Amino acid sequence: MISISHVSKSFGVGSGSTLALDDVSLEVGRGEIFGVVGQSGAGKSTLIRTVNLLERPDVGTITVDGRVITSLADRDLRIARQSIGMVFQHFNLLSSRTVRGNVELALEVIGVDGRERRSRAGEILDLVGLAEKENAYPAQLSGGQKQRIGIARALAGRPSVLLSDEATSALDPETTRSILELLKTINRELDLTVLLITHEMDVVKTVCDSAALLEGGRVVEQGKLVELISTPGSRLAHDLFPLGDIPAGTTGAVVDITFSGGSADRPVIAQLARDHAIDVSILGATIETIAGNQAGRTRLELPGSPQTTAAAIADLRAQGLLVELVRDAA
Ligand SMILES: Nc1ncnc2c1ncn2[C@@H]1O[C@H](COP(=O)(O)OP(=O)(O)OP(=O)(O)O)[C@@H](O)[C@H]1O
Repeated sequence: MISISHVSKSFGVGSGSTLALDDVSLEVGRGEIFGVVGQSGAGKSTLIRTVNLLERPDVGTITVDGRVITSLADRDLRIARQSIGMVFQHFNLLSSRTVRGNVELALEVIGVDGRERRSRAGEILDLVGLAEKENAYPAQLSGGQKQRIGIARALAGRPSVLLSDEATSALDPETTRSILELLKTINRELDLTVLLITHEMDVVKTVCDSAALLEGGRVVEQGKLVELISTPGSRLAHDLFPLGDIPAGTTGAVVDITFSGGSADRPVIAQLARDHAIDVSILGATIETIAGNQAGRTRLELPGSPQTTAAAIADLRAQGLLVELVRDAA
């Protein structure tokens, strides 16, 4: 649905220039919620803004719903942008217009006539749960309600793609959850493809099907979450299941086991201790619902000889579990 191919973008010229995006390629499937994560300055905002050409890439192509956005002339680009809605961190609402007025404005801009505007704005406000606030002004609303208008406005042109630029970063955790829930609902009900950027792994965990990690303007990893969590060495998977540091005084080998799908229900650790006669210690554990599936990661200390550890790891792997040796015995 969105294809970003070998896109680079720099700001400034000469020795003072910054390469914000460096040969970025990403594929976002139709109907997916795709999250781009990365630290401050990684290039997330620049990347999302290239999708509707708020930033024009220096090189590379961007295709949205079969249309090569990067080669459209201005008039065609204006039309193409109607199918790409965008939600911003700081809402960007017009304070002089009511809730309804803000949504209708987005329809006015794309030439929808008065009657149709009223009926469509009503429908969208219903969808985002703000129908009873239609005559309120932005200043009278909470952050979460303001973001609901931001989302309603982005949906006005009946887009097939929604871009979300840190939509929940200015919100408290509970409001964040309700906005993420709303994103999921519109993704499902309107068959909307969502590309979001965030610096919060929780956002990815809660709503995304796929994710990419951006670092210094480059994509260092991308894929479906269900696949990433069973990919050895995946940094995104590690960030999805943070296990913290190895406790001081740990002397045995340390392994991380990732459980997903059916393996989450098996008594793996008890069996390991029994079959290999080792006193397994659990150093950390986390269970998450990722892309709708329960998955978890457990960090174990395996005391004993290197041979016992190797046999235990081989046994776990033979059961189809992802096992990573974090540290050999001290
Ligand atoms: N308009 C601009 N002019 C000059 N440099 C820019 C501009 N926009 C972005 N940059 C630079 O490009 C790099 C990537 O910035 P970008 O805002 O895309 O990162 P980000 O991952 O979104 O960061 P944050 O999470 O802090 O918003 C940074 O080094 C930034 O300073």
